[in-house]
Amino acid sequence: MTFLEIRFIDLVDIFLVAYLMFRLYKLIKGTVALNIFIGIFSFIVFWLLIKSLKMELSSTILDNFVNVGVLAIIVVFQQEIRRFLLLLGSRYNLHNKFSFERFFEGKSRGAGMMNIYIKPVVQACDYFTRTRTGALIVITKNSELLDFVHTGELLNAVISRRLLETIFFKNNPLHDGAVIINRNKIKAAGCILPVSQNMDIPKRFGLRHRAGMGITESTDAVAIVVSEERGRISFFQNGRGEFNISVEELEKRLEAAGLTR
Ligand SMILES: Nc1ncnc2c1ncn2[C@@H]1O[C@H](COP(=O)(O)OP(=O)(O)OP(=O)(O)O)[C@@H](O)[C@H]1O
Repeated sequence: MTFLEIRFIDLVDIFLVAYLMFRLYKLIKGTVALNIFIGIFSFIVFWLLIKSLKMELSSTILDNFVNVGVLAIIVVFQQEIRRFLLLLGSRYNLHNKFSFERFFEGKSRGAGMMNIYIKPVVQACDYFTRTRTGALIVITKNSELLDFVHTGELLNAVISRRLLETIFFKNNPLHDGAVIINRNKIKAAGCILPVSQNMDIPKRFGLRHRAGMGITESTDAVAIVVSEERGRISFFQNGRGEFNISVEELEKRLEAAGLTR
């Protein structure tokens, strides 16, 4: 008789759980959800310990907590679960991965490159920094962000520097909210984005920056924010932000993100 028999599938199992825990940790790192997660984890360890010591009374009480625990976790982590599923859906969007359009684009320009005219975007951001015009521009990659597009005004317009400048002009009714660029079109303006709960964002940044970070936490899009107060550019990708970058750096970041032509 062997004491511990480890099959290949057990190793796969352990690896899978470790990977999911790692992804979960990355998703909730820097948010209050991490503290709740640590609390739940400690509770489970404590519960297992009590069970293994066969402490009947404590174990009966804790068993009742655990029985309703799954429901409680769904309620407490409602936002995180939603973000996690959104992330899975947008990262592995089958429609986009196998569309004919992408197939032919891939052949003509090399894999990973998106059909986005970044020059007018960069030029408009340059103008925004000089004139201290607040702006929030989201550029989609695989996921088209239709849920968010529909919260604003549908434009479907060719990307142009002057159009972007007009949209974010202070007296324009569309200047509030985000512009979403999808492929080579300004898809919509005045869009409402999810606001990040990340506590790592410096306090001086407000909702515009949090919205820029928020959309990149749950999708594969990138976001550019120009601050109205300071005229500084920030760039967000995968839920991480780089603050106060130059126009040249912005162009490089967009190219590195595969958004070039
Ligand atoms: N959830 C959101 N989705 C899209 N846009 C938003 C959202 N929340 C705020 N905004 C935009 O941000 C503007 C307010 O920005 P706020 O002053 O809080 O941002 P900030 O990060 O401090 O940037 P700034 O330096 O430009 O003031 C709003 O007028 C609106 O246009």
